[in-house]
Amino acid sequence: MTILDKIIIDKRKEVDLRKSLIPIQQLEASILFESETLSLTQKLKTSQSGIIAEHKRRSPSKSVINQSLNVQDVAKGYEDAGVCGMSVLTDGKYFGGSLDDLIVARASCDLPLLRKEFIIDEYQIIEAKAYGADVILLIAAILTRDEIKQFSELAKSLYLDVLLEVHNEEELHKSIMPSLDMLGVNNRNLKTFEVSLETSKQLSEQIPNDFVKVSESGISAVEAIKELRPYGYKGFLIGENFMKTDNPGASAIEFINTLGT
Ligand SMILES: O=P(O)(O)OC[C@@H](O)[C@@H](O)c1c[nH]c2ccccc12
Repeated sequence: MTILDKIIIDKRKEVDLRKSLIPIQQLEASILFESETLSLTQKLKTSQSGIIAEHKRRSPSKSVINQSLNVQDVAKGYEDAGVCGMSVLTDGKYFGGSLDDLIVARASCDLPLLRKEFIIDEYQIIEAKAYGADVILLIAAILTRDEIKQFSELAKSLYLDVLLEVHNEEELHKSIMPSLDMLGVNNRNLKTFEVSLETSKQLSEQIPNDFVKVSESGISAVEAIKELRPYGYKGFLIGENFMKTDNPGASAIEFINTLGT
């Protein structure tokens, strides 16, 4: 069994429990559920840097990254650095995150926020909206084409942007549909944790131009971004490189300055 299989087994139990504790109607009645969302897709189209900065305390591949920061400081720091959006891990068991992190991020900055989660149920999309997200992640490796369609259409009906993540050609081809906004290529194989920027390069030309292309994971130097831009990438999702420092915001500023325009 891969780590991804384990995560999904645990996630199913967690979602069933959450559903029994907080009914959908209650989520839909929350103030944030009615708020306007911000479009990360639009921002990436016109942005200079394209950086999406992530809040990630730990991960199955790296164990602890940073457990001593508070989300408010990280969110404000990223916003001051001028990133395009913030990704907030909400999985607790494997990444040390929570929906509270999302709500704190929402209260602390005006960046488009991505709920970084293993979404396997419509309930989690309603939750994302109710806790202040603007964007959801859908992972092709764990969903069927029908689920991707159903989930992305629900997200669009709630004015959420959709980032669909793929790792290989097969996942890409099964996923292409008009209800997606951004296509993310994960440079990290979620089953083996191997990281290679070549994955983004190889898949780029098969991604239709109607989607904003995002390269995810393993980006630790501005050179990587300079290498990936000619392949059409407009968004770059960076977690560990910022989170492993004492001041992720300052680290993001330095990164963006080094990148230039
Ligand atoms: O910390 P990194 O290597 O910069 O990676 C960030 C982000 O891409 C990674 O956290 C991620 C990409 N897709 C995911 C799916 C689930 C959990 C986490 C992820």
